[in-house]
Amino acid sequence: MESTLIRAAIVGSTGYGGVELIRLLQSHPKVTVTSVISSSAAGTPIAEGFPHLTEIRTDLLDGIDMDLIRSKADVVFLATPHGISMKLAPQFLEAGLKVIDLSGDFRLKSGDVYKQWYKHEPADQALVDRAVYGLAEVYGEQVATSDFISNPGCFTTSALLGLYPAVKAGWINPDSIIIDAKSGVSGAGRGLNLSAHYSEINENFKAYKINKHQHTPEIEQVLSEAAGRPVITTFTTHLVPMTRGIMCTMYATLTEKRATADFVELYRQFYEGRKFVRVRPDGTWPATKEVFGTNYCDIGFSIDERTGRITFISVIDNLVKGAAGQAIQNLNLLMNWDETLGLQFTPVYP
Ligand SMILES: NC(=O)C1=CN([C@@H]2O[C@H](COP(=O)(O)OP(=O)(O)OC[C@H]3O[C@@H](n4cnc5c(N)ncnc54)[C@H](OP(=O)(O)O)[C@@H]3O)[C@@H](O)[C@H]2O)C=CC1
Ligand SMILES: CC(=O)N[C@@H](CCC(=O)OP(=O)(O)O)C(=O)O
Repeated sequence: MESTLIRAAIVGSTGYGGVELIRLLQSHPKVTVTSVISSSAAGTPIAEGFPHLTEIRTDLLDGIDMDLIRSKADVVFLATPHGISMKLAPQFLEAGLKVIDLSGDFRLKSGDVYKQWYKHEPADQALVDRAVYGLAEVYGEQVATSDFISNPGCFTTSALLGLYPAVKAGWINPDSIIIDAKSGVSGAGRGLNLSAHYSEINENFKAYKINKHQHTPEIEQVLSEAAGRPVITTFTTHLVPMTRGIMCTMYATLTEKRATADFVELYRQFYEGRKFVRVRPDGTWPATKEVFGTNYCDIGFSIDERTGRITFISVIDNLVKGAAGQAIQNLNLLMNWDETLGLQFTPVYP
């Protein structure tokens, strides 16, 4: 029934995260998108810029008009860059709307750490404190009692879902962790930049932001909570010539001798009942195509008995589990709905 639908507005609808929210929410049984918002193309039909939405969405893009959005929506997704979300979120919260922010603005609890990694002033500390970090499989209970969610970064989601249970259980030495992360180009957003040019990325594979990536402190913040003490990690990101997908290949030293099958069991227990994390059996490892277009995070392991080290492989679709999908999962959790509503897709394969 129409009256039972929650009304959603999407700010940043013309970006990759925003367009993915539109795609996914189109088939959500309890949500209707009532406003697609653009700061640069208000008044034009969304299908004009995105012909794949022809005859799917006939809306004109709204501008950022607080009164209009307040009157049209119950929840707002901010698919906006960092620095912008911190200006918009307080206005929507004051108006009584639920806010789910996809940017990095509210993820780091320390303003000093934010400033060090993002190179500009942090958001208001009271708002940062109010935001719940929406790593859904770990902090789902806190999400369920909040009205303001800070959605995790894409690399962070993949890395943390792959590492958190082992760190929490004390099965790996957190100081030994090395995270080797690879992303498709859509992770950089729709804006034009040189490294995303076809001729720069095609048949190319390159590392970037080494020891400077803004997801480093985000990963460390959560691993420190899991370990019960400060943790620092080595985290290196790479750009891969594909559109979607993240793979984190991660290495750590075992705290005592264990078999790969023990990790499979530990992870299956930790994620029991959480449909979006799929733990691979001993001897198989996931590939990005196996989660393409879905909210799944697939995880596999291998222990090298010669070195006493374990390798973790964790894959996600950066635009779904790494952004829009997890944002909708968080909406489901905060509305106390089944977390899988509107997100039950089979991966696109091949
Ligand atoms: N791409 C990914 O895989 C992931 C992205 N994220 C985060 O999600 C957010 C959106 O990312 P993504 O969609 O990729 O980025 P894009 O660059 O593709 O889109 C961002 C959108 O924000 C809007 N915008 C830009 N400046 C302003 C402004 N001053 N006021 C209001 N809106 C503005 C623009 O839309 P318009 O001009 O129409 O207003 C733009 O389309 C970012 O914070 C990003 O870091 C998080 C996880 C993964
Ligand atoms: C391929 C690529 O460029 N990816 C982006 C991460 C996208 C993301 O999650 O960004 P936020 O943390 O800013 O929300 C990057 O490495 O900065």
